[in-house]
Amino acid sequence: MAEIIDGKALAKKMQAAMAEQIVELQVKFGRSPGLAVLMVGDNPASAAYVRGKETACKRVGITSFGKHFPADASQAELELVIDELNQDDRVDGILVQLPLPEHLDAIALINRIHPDKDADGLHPYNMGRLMRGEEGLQSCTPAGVMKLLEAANVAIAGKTAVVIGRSILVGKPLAIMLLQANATVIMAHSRTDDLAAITQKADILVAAVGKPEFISANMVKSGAVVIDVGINRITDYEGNSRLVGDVDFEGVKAIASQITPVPGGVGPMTVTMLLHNTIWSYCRKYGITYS
Ligand SMILES: Nc1nc2c(c(=O)[nH]1)N[C@@H](CN(C=O)c1ccc(C(=O)N[C@@H](CCC(=O)O)C(=O)O)cc1)CN2
Repeated sequence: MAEIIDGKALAKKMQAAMAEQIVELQVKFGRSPGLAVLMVGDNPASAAYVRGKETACKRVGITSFGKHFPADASQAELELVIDELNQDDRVDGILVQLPLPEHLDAIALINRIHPDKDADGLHPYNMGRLMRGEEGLQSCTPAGVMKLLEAANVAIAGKTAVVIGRSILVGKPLAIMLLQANATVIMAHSRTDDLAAITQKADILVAAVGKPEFISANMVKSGAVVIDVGINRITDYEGNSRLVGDVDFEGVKAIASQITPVPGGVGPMTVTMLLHNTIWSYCRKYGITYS
């Protein structure tokens, strides 16, 4: 039976340490780190994540400069706000909550954020640095996965890691991070032939597919470490709704060595790494290293 990798507990521990560090930074530099989250429209899941980010900021002492726009906000309006936030010395991190309404160009907005304030680590400059193995702001969910693997003492070097999903938010940056930790990385996706044959090779299996309980026990090697990045809300035949990951947790738990739950696994670490990135940018501004 697999050991549970508890993301909620790790997030709590890391955020407690951040709160203490921010008290010291505030005394030293006379201000707290600041994060601006731009949210467009009323997608209920996005609104909940944004609230979660603001609550976490408050908990650790980061000032929120959140901005909420109507669903019909224009590209030009958002670009103007990003330009202002880029110039605002109180703001160390900026992010655009995804997904955006169809009429908006998310990539253009991300590219507009100053790379030093790119709290999501999605700007091409920071992605390029990651690709080259240079330090910089890193995408929050993959960075959170790496922290979880480290905290769970998972050996990565020399192991076969299979990442299912190729988004810029998770799959691509995570594959690079695992490669830098000396894993042999295989990237699989919706067009991969015989996916089960690939996933069965994984010592470390990361599911970021966006399909509820898609990874079944017969797709997993015995003793594998399984990281579930999926967050899917499903409604059963009685009309009760619940959150599940991309992995059939009960089935896979029986054969994996370690596994992350949903909720309480990767999700809380996404928010924690966002706080980390904001403090990282703040410290960099004052010439100090934050790791
Ligand atoms: N600009 C971004 N947009 C999105 C990102 C992102 O990293 N940057 N990731 C996701 C959403 N997300 C953060 O924005 C996020 C998702 C899930 C969680 C989380 O803590 N989930 C909990 C369960 C929450 C619940 O009950 O609904 C868990 O897994 O335990 C945090 C953040 C897409 N958009």
